[in-house]
Amino acid sequence: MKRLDQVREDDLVRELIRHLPAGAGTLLGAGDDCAILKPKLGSYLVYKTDCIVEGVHYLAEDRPALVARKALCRNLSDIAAMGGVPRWALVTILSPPEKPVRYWTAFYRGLGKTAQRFGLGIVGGEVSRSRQAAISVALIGELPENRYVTRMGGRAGDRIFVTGKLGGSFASRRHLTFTPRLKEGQWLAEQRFATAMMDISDGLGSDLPRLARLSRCGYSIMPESLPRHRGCTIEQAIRDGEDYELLFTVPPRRVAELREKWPFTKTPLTEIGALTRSTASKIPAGFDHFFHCQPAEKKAS
Ligand SMILES: Nc1ncnc2c1ncn2[C@@H]1O[C@H](COP(=O)(O)OP(=O)(O)O)[C@@H](O)[C@H]1O
Ligand SMILES: Cc1ncc(C[n+]2csc(CCOP(=O)(O)OP(=O)(O)O)c2C)c(N)n1
Ligand SMILES: [Mg+2]
Repeated sequence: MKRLDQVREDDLVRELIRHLPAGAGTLLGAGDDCAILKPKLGSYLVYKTDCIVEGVHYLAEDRPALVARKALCRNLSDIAAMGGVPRWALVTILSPPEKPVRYWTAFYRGLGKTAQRFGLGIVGGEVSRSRQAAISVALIGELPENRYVTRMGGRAGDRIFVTGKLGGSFASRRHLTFTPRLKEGQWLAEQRFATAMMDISDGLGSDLPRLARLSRCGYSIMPESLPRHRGCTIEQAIRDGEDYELLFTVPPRRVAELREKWPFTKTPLTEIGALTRSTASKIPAGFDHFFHCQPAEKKAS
């Protein structure tokens, strides 16, 4: 089995980028100094980066195609949370030289497949040797003019909603297989139901206070109302994280209309509380990369 330290960088990159769709609007894709892209006339760009690190976001034994899928879908979930349409990505891989070449070819095959599925072009990237494997994705999306939703627009009295169900993402491996809520996010932005929106990556317990703070509000939730995956406690639904569901706020006078018009029959829509003037009781925090962190290697084994 060939390892990375038995192939030349150029040959590796050529082999990897073979699997990538260039995407619509790509004048020049992977292979030159830069990619050249042509956005739709008059659209705004949304731009996001996210990384995943072996032992922190996934395990060495996870299937490379699923790891690739997660690397892309995390960014897609952020684009969804703005109501954006994903267009182009750059992908950087860091790898120990001992990894089999086969690992990264399987990763790129998966990457190409996921990109294709979401209509995304992968237009370049970078490789480097490193002690720990990691993947970084930078993604550009487009917004139809003036239809986007930030974390900042919520007002006291707005009702808080989530899509889907929460909790148990790592244990169930949903953290590798979730579907980003792109259609839902675009619809909420286009119909102007959401006053504020974000995706839940660190857990409701960390992400709701972020949305409330940026909207200059407090929050109040009804813990029993939280939609939970089977077997999950309320605590898990709040703290586990990596749900990649949408968290958004809706003015009270539009709640009935939202319920009536919600076209995504397979995506549960649940009201979990409201924004308030100040927070009476805080919910427990979710994931944090640094605060009280354990060495990832320990957690993973
Ligand atoms: N190293 C950094 N340099 C600059 N901005 C950062 C950095 N890390 C995070 N941010 C910014 O802080 C905000 C919150 O980041 P994060 O919690 O990672 O968001 P998300 O959950 O959407 O990935 C984002 O706007 C992000 O761009
Ligand atoms: C090996 C492993 N350990 C722990 C987790 C759980 N986990 C890792 S990162 C994370 C939170 C989200 O990641 P982050 O990088 O903070 O995403 P962002 O908020 O930047 O989108 C969680 C719950 C995991 N997925 N894999
Ligand atoms: Mg981040």
